[in-house]
Amino acid sequence: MLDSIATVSLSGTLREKLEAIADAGFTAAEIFENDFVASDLSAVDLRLLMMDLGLRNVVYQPFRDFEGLSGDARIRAFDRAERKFDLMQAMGTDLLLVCSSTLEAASGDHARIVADFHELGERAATRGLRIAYEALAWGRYVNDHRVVAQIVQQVGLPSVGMVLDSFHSLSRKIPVSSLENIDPQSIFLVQMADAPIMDMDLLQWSRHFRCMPLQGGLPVTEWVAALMQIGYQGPLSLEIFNDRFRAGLSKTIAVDGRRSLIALRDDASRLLGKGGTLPARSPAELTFVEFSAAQDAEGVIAGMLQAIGLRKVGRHRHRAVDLWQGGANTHVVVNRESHSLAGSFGLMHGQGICAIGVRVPNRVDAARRAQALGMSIIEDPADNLSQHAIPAARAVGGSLVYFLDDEALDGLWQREFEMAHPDGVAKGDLHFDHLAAIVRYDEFLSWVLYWSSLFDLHACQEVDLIDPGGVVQSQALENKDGFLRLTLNGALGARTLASRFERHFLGSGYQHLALRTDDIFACAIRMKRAGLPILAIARNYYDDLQARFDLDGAFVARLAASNILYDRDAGGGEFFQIFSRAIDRAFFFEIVQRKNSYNQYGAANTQVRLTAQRRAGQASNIDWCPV
Ligand SMILES: O=C(O)c1ccc(O)c(O)c1
Ligand SMILES: [Mg+2]
Repeated sequence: MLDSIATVSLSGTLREKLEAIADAGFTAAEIFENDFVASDLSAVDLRLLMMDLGLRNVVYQPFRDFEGLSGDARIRAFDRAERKFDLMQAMGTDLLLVCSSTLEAASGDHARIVADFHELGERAATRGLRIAYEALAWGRYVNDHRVVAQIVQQVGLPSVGMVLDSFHSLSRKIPVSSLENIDPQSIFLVQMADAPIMDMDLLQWSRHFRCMPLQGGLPVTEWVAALMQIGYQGPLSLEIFNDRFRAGLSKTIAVDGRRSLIALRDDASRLLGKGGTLPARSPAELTFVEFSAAQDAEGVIAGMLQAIGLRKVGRHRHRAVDLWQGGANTHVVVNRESHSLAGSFGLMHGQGICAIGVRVPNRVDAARRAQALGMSIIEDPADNLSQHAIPAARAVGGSLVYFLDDEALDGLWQREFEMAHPDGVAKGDLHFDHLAAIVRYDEFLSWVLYWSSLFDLHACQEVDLIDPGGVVQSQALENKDGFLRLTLNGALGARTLASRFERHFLGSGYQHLALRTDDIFACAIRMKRAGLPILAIARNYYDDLQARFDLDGAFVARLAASNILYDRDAGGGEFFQIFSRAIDRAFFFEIVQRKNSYNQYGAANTQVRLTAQRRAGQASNIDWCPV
């Protein structure tokens, strides 16, 4: 299957779009008519440009409102088609996409539609051209690929086939099994698009919310598997109408497109039991986070870690790097070296998380998958803490994800650090719960794709968070054991806490780290004693909480006394959260406790938390000297 993408999916001029498409490794493209009409490239220029870029022009599209007309209108439709045939021959494509008519004035009579395509197919064939008929989900009479398949069969010409577009079929919930009955020779083109599950007008949904496979909720993997099963071997072409993609960087979107197709084909092949073409997605566990702290002369990060209850357990043998532990598998590296990746990261962004370490079954396979998906890999970063080569991939905001397997982890800390405890295991009840990243709004889907193509993560339902300065889109990605949980947050407005973070941090990055305890009340007392600056929560919240969940007054008073936020799910799962104040108005900690399998993130509390952070930010920066 050729990897292709429609020019309508990207921003830029036609030339910019095609250059980005070729750079990302596509071997084919669809030329969307509006892009050509607005371009100063002639059809012949376009042909030469695509030849130079090594791109096959798989289709010129769309040709609208063709079928079911009569009289003059029918004659004009054929004349119009002949003009497009001239153009196609000059630009070097043999395929015209005809999408189903939306005209009320046209007829839906199948015999007439068959006759129209028969005549169009014969005219195209005299020039060596072909016609592919596509059912728009909102087509006036024809809006189902099963009907298109029948019409194409009745036309019975080798020059007339069909376009299958995953969005049009899956948005209408047409069963994937309907592909089983289609002759693969009659499928001239397959267009791929996913979309978030929404209950809205089909045309609006399609024109604004289509997204790439792995970014939405339609069964696109099953769809591609079914096509593989019937032996379809033609182009797989992304056709994504999306407002954010049109505003995004064409280079990024094109790279994402390739990533999405590569992962999709691999997933589909696995679904068929044929094994993958890449190493499988790794189950992943967060094993360490690394702070860039070269600018942290006062030791605020260390002070906060200490107050939360982590212990400094090691000092690097040769570098200004400390190892902290909150529990057996909760390692935090505080890197104070200025001549290091962490140091450069800190110069650019200020203090914050510059790398994370993820435990995978095989670090080489994990890096090979990342590389095959077009991610930037550093084989052995200079800051590497180990004697073994530990590969890392470039991630959010230029931070790194280290891939560690048991071989790389074996004795890692003891070897590199002078440990306070020779066995290296500190007592403690703090575990990594989740990492929250702020990402630019127009890169939000890009990061969803990054994580979900790399690791075995499940994307939860997206939620809108209300910040006093605007709405923040938030998506959690997690694996089933909860060993790696990430939330991605993208703000549309410029006055949210998330956008303030972007300004202070200079771009996307991790905004907070949530640590999990088994006893939030004890932890709260410990943190208070240690003087950790805690985010103050308004009294109204606790009154509402009591009424909402019918809670015991004494219990609510305990929550209020420690500024603990509370949530409960339908199954009786409970969630507790405390937030620290922010360092440099950017990074902060969250301490959580989960009871009875609560597996969300307290979205119901977010407006209260964000408003409290807004108040805190207006009052002052934290004025706190670590103990
Ligand atoms: O939205 C449209 O009009 C449109 C046009 C051409 C296509 O292939 C398509 O899927 C949608
Ligand atoms: Mg289409």
